[in-house]
Amino acid sequence: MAPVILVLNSGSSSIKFSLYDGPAEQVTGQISGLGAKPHLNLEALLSGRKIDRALDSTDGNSHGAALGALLPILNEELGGRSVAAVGHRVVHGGTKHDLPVHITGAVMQELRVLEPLAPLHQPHNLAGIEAARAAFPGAEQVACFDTAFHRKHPWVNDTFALPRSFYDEGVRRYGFHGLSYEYICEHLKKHTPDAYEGKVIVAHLGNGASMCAIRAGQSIGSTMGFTALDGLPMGTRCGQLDPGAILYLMTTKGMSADEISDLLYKKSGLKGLSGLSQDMRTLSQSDDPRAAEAIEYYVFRVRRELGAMAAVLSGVDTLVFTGGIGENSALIRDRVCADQEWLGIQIDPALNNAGDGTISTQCSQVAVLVVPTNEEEMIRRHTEALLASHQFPA
Ligand SMILES: Nc1ncnc2c1ncn2[C@@H]1O[C@H](COP(=O)(O)OP(=O)(O)O)[C@@H](O)[C@H]1O
Ligand SMILES: CC(=O)OP(=O)(O)O
Ligand SMILES: [Mg+2]
Repeated sequence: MAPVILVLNSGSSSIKFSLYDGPAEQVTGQISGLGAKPHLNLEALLSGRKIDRALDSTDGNSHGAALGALLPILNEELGGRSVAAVGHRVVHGGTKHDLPVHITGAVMQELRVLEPLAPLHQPHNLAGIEAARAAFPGAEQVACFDTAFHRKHPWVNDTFALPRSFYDEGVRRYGFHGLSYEYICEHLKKHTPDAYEGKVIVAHLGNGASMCAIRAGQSIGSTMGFTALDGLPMGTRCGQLDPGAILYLMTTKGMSADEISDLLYKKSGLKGLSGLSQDMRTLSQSDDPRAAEAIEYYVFRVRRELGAMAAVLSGVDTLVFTGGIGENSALIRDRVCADQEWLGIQIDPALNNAGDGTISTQCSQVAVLVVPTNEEEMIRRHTEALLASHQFPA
């Protein structure tokens, strides 16, 4: 019998979940707006049950409380079947983890040490593991890392120009969104194997955002670094910043580490620049000039990194847009791809508006694609493979 696998993807403000019977997805959904306007969406494909409702402030005020409300609902959908394993997205795996692992007490301790390197994600990822362990005590718990996909990228993209001892102690450019990149690579391998073998740039533009230069499924370069703050501007995160600005905040403005962390992770990016919202939908619909400027900066940075990733690969054959913004915003795709004929990129406005599959013109040298990512499915595949390999203590 195929194993029943639950996947939890605890993000900065959301928990995405899927329950699988073998490869078949049975229940899927997400709790969004945690800490602000918590909302539960759930669709059970077999029973036909659908939930689309606001969560009260008790259930929606933390990731742990929201999971507490969700897990009994999932238990009802299980109808007495037991969960063989729970697969978790864990954003930071540090220097050690280049593959998914069975979560032991020792692994939990290692992952806790990494919490300061991913404050918007890692504590919630670990809270999800603890909640799942309590709800499904008989299930194996598996961690799948966002950093793992990048662990073999070249040393030049792995290091900062600091004294080497810092690299040795783990101050490195890890890169994130690896489960999303891996899913896109598997998609290309299956549907367009030539594209998979070629020079691929993936733009994962969601609430968090990064870009990755990939060759035959191997990460060559990425815009995120030691933490998920680096690279592109995001919903509330600043993206690339001169480290001198942080010294200024500390020395001249006397800001504490906590205050700086709060500023860079929660008050910057689209939200900070616009003073309005972190949500690209809201900004796209606004006629406030600050919204237009925030979008202009966002597009400028994506274009700049597109050039950088192309230089890393010495060219580009395929450009893939994914993530909430990459999949849904024809406006951002259009502005990123405008006047990029020098790179061989030309998109078709009608195909771009449809936003499904290929959006480049027939004469574009670069194939430009929109591919919806599926981190949950990638975690399911890893968890099932680990279960099948019996790499669990008896
Ligand atoms: N139609 C759309 N137009 C522009 N942006 C969109 C649209 N739909 C979703 N988004 C953006 O996608 C973001 C969420 O992306 P997602 O990849 O789900 O984020 P994450 O997984 O990082 O929480 C939202 O913040 C929103 O700005
Ligand atoms: C690593 C990261 O930024 O993840 P997310 O986009 O889910 O916030
Ligand atoms: Mg995400």
